[in-house]
Amino acid sequence: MKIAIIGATGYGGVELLRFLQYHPFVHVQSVHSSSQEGTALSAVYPHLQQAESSMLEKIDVEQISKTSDIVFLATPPGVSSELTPRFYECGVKVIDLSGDFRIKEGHVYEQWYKRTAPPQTYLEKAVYGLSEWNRAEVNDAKIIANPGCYPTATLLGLAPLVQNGLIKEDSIVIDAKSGVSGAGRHVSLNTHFSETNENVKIYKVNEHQHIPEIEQMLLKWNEQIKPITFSTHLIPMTRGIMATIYAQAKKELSAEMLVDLYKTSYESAKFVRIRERGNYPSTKEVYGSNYCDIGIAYDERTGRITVVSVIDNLVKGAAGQAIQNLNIMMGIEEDTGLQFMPVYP
Ligand SMILES: NC(=O)C1=CN([C@@H]2O[C@H](COP(=O)(O)OP(=O)(O)OC[C@H]3O[C@@H](n4cnc5c(N)ncnc54)[C@H](OP(=O)(O)O)[C@@H]3O)[C@@H](O)[C@H]2O)C=CC1
Ligand SMILES: CC(=O)N[C@@H](CCC(=O)OP(=O)(O)O)C(=O)O
Repeated sequence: MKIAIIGATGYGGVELLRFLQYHPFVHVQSVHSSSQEGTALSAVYPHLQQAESSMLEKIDVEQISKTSDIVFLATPPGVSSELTPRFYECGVKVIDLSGDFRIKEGHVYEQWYKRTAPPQTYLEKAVYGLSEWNRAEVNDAKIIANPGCYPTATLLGLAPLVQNGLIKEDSIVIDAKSGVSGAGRHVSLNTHFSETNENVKIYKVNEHQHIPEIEQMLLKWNEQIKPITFSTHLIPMTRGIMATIYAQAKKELSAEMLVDLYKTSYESAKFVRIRERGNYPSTKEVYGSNYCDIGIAYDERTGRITVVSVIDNLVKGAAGQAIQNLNIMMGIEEDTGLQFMPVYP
């Protein structure tokens, strides 16, 4: 399978390249840039001395369509809205890391992203690539909307509770924290070293663009679900997301029952690891890997459930899940090219 990467100079793009270099069934045909055409990728990332297809090329949809079967878009919001319909019409499949095709209703996208939505006909063709829960749709897809980093951690953490109707529908609160690479490689005041080091910042309070994405999937699983409270924090580390999720149980439960439920729900999921009772994951335990680790607690005093879900934002939250979706589309083992243990310490 020949693939092209657009946005290869960004963190998501370079992470795709790290995994795809050694993927047994994929050849990286070309890497593309909108601003550094003709530059060697190793000049942008000196750690990539031996990378395949190492010269950055311009983004020419017709040309890419002649040489690649699948294109990954690791570009900012708005770019895929324009490029994806053109690739689709040329018969090239798209795996989009941005948020452009995740929200099914254009007006909802426009409200939260504050930009024009892609054409509705193409939104309808896109499949939401939450690999563990949408395998059959991903398998047939021509456009994959790869989930956001926070939604991946949150939805994998909430799925068993919401699908089984175990929680009060208006009680979901998500307190999420991200490392700074979640904001991409481009420079900004908010991600500047002296703004983030020794600091914890809450941001986009009640306005985060991932709120409608999370609610859309929760409602697909259980149409009684009410709006969520979702808070995001920037913390001084490079990679990692921890989503700590709280919800009120509808009836008396126990931690044992919940751990058993999660283990059963994710029995066939190669990348979701459920902790034993009383054991909670930290971000370093998934660093550099495609795992999502989940710990669950039940407070008998309050009847509240706490779920702790961690991922590496650049792997399971972006490039890793994108490759997992590519594998599902190709009909090969889901973990091909992704069998890495986390980097520790
Ligand atoms: N970082 C993360 O943890 C996650 C990111 N995402 C999403 O993935 C996408 C990529 O994110 P990330 O890699 O972090 O971002 P970066 O800012 O690191 O990289 C984005 C790349 O897009 C390219 N680009 C910028 N403008 C344009 C344009 N007009 N046309 C084509 N290419 C353009 C740039 O490369 P060049 O100038 O060379 O063209 C840039 O290197 C984003 O939509 C992001 O929201 C999703 C999940 C997690
Ligand atoms: C730390 C940080 O800034 N993270 C980004 C997540 C980026 C992302 O995944 O956004 P998309 O939905 O556009 O893909 C944020 O909170 O907006």
